[in-house]
Amino acid sequence: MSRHRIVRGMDYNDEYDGYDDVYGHSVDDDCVSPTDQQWLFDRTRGQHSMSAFIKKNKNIEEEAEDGDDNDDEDEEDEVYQKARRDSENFQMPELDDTAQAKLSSCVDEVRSVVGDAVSERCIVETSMRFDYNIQKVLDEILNEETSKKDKNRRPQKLKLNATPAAKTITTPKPTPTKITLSTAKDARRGFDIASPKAPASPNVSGRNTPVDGGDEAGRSTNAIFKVSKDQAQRNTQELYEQERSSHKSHIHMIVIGHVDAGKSTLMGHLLYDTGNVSQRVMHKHEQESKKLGKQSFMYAWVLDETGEERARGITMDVGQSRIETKTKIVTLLDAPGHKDFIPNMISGATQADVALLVVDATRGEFESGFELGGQTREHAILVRSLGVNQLGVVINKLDTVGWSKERFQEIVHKMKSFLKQAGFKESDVCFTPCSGLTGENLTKSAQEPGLKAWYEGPHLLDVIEHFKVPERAVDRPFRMSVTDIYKGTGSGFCISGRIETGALCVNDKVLVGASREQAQVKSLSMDELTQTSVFAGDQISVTLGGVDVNNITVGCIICDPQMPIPVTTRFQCRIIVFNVKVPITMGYPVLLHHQSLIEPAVVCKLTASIHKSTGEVVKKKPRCLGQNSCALVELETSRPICIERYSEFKELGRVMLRVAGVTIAAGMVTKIR
Ligand SMILES: Nc1nc2c(ncn2[C@@H]2O[C@H](COP(=O)(O)OP(=O)(O)OP(=O)(O)O)[C@@H](O)[C@H]2O)c(=O)[nH]1
Repeated sequence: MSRHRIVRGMDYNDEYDGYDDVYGHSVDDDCVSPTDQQWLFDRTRGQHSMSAFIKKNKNIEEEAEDGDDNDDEDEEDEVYQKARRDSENFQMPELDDTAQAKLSSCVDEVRSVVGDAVSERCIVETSMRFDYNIQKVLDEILNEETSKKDKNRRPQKLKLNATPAAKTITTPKPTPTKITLSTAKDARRGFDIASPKAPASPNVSGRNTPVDGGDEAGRSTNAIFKVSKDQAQRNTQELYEQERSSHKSHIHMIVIGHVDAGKSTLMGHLLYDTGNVSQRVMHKHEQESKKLGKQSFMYAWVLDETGEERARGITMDVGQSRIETKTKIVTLLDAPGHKDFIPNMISGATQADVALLVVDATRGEFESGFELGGQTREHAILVRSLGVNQLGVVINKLDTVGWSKERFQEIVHKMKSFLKQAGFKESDVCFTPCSGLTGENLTKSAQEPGLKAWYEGPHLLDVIEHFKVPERAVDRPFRMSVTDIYKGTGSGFCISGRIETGALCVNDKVLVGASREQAQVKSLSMDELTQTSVFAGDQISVTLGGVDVNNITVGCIICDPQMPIPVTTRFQCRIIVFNVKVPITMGYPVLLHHQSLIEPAVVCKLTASIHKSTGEVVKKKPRCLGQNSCALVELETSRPICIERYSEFKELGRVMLRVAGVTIAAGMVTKIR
């Protein structure tokens, strides 16, 4: 089985330099785990109160008033205030239960896209007007917002036109540059940030670098990147249908869960039962594991390939393999369960469309994975925050509890309410009883009398077969996050990763990372087969030419030169804070996880605390953020990075914040500075 490459070469000492003594702790260390109350929809629950903390910590300095708070910010404040006033005076309409449920779900979906700038009243009224059709409601609200902005801008434009002198001004406009942190005011943040207008990266070779970096969000470049006529005029949707309509659809499935839940055994056995591992290889694993006294791991060895993994009996890196069902090709990503390897698990999860959450039914084991600070909850929350919304829960090792229906139901009951609060829709979650070791209910319906007596549902392969294939954003501009870089066989070098949006063809031009150097696609391959074009959702390898290999790093984004991804060092996020021992204050250093990028960053501004369910601004410029709170914050990275707004590219607008091995927050990018 092939091994996932993402993190092969990752040096944890480098990644967590300075955190050596604490690295390895996860969300739940010291028994503080993400509780079911986190970030989850509950209108009855109020905003986490900060007053108690602030009372006790009076010496925390008020965030310095930004002397340079510009008009934009005042405008923003006004919008917040207006939205808040509007929301405060607003009475929810009285509706029957069904309509109330539709309304709540529509308001939540819309709020997750538009953030807090739109009042509750406006969202509720529009939702009712458009019969809770989320797409239509969003269109209406976003169009309204855009036209409001246009109206506000228009008078200025007219003024300029009306003043002849304005036309005669010939002095070139100074290019607005990003705030550099080396100013006296910001010196405390401790690093210099290059302006994206200036060369974006010290590594730019200059060979293919544009002269001008584009507008303030980097949305378009003024520099002329010549792309071929074919690339410029390609109808990617048409091409996709031409090339893929006769193919089986392809999904990536990550297998997650607490350490030792039986993930690798389950996947190894599934691969064997589906004929993807030969009898000869299985026999070899059996003999070798027996010699080491680890025969119970023989199926796990199919995916746990390294000596260290086999000796320690744990998965450390994401193992990768694939199976074919009647209608699908499924890439399996076997994630490590141990908390020390959560960065690997996150990296794998960024590529997943769907997830299998494996829990151990053994008495005491389920409890330690779920209730006593284990990784079951953390993994579920992480994959949901990374955009996975279909989940198969495998209640594994049911052989250890005599195939007990009561135990199965007890676990289903506990998991159901947690997963609902974690943001999974009930209709997108299913529960399957299994034994990865005995192979029960994996590819055939229940045979074991103890299970057959009460279970008639689908087996695991059926569950996988029935996962919906997410819609692929093939008609969007091309974006791909680099997960590995290696020397190819011919000229140039290879990168691999998953295409998030758009399509790519041989000979296309692409822009590379924050340096925006131009490169050319020499060849493409997928599953070791050469391709001429590849599409969103594909896990591919690309041979690039015409670019310096030093300008490409794991985590950088390759994009379409005609619609490049914004490059920035500062952006605003709407975050949900999980468990933090020390409240987040201005200047709080974090490790930013964005796709496969891990980058040091600083929380440089606490813009507002917001209400978790309504999105209303609760307090502007709070002094700190405690656990279970929700807020708008600004983050600043030490180097320019490529990032998108969540409302424009969901796939590239999500971030995760970690500190010393602990996931402290998940967020969605709302503004790019
Ligand atoms: N009785 C029983 N034991 C199982 C079952 N599945 C796995 N095991 C045992 O559980 C232990 C751990 O299995 P793994 O497959 O390595 O667990 P894992 O979840 O992949 O572990 P990590 O990847 O390290 O988190 C091994 O000893 C397996 O033999 C099962 O269905 N029944």
